[in-house]
Amino acid sequence: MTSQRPLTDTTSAVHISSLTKHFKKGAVKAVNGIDLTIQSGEIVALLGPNGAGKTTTLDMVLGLTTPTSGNVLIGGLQPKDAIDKGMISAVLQTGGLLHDLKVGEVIDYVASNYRTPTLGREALERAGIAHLADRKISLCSGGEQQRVKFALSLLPNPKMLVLDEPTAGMDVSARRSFWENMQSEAREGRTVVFATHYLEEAQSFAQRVVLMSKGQIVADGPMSEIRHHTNIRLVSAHVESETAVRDELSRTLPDLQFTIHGGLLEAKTTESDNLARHLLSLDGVQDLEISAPSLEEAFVDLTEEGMAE
Ligand SMILES: Nc1ncnc2c1ncn2[C@@H]1O[C@H](COP(=O)(O)OP(=O)(O)OP(=O)(O)O)[C@@H](O)[C@H]1O
Repeated sequence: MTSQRPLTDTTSAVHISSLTKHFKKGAVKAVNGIDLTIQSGEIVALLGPNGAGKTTTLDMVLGLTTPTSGNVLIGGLQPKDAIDKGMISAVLQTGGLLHDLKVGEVIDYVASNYRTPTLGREALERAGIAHLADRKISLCSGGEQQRVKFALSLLPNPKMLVLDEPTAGMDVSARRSFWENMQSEAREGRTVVFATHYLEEAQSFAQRVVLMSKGQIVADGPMSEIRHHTNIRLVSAHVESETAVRDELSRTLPDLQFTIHGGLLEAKTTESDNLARHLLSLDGVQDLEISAPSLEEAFVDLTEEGMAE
């Protein structure tokens, strides 16, 4: 691929400061005071449950929504100016395609609007949909249409790609091949910021994960730290003799954090198999259960343990 512009230029960083977006006269605090700096070339996943504020944040990064307060700068520029210069482009959840046209026609039409376009057909190849060039958009599946949007987003040769749940509607293999294409783009030095609910997607692709919950950033760190927290399991069991089990666990597993109330033992551990084996070897331990915490519970752990900056 020939790049029309050096992709390693440091001006592609995102700077977000004290950013808020409130709706309904402040009743809905969709984004509630976030600070975030993304350096050029980083691959960052914005992870969080429904309603966490991911889309609203990305909308402000893209200049689609005006902040209630605070600032977003893209390479030192206001988002709209950065978009005008082709520095940033997006694959969004919403936004229609022209359904009566063929994929190749849409790409060629949009490509003709750029002064220094990456060739439209090359964008189709990079998005893995060269074979769909002659198919009408209306006949493409949801996942294929997402790829058309991805191809369109490559046309200005942006330094930064913003993707809002780009693999929504794709099956597992389409999802995997989508991320392989995206990885090639990242290797070119592009900054990639994507929102997802899927922990696995963040784990396999992002170097850095920003966890959002209720309009705030609750944790921000490398994937390895997040992975540790998602390995935590909740172990519970009914115990006949609270004192005997408490003494035994304190002696044999001194680092284990657990509670026993009303005959119910609850513990959080990354060594759940080991703990389960141990508990089942004791007298009067029944109904043992091991469960993985939900993403929300993992968030709470992360916040409580002060991983957030
Ligand atoms: N235009 C709007 N008017 C009122 N409330 C809104 C508006 N846009 C978003 N919200 C609310 O703001 C909150 C954050 O929404 P947002 O779409 O940013 O979350 P999200 O993390 O992207 O969620 P999802 O993963 O479901 O897409 C939600 O409670 C949502 O209902």
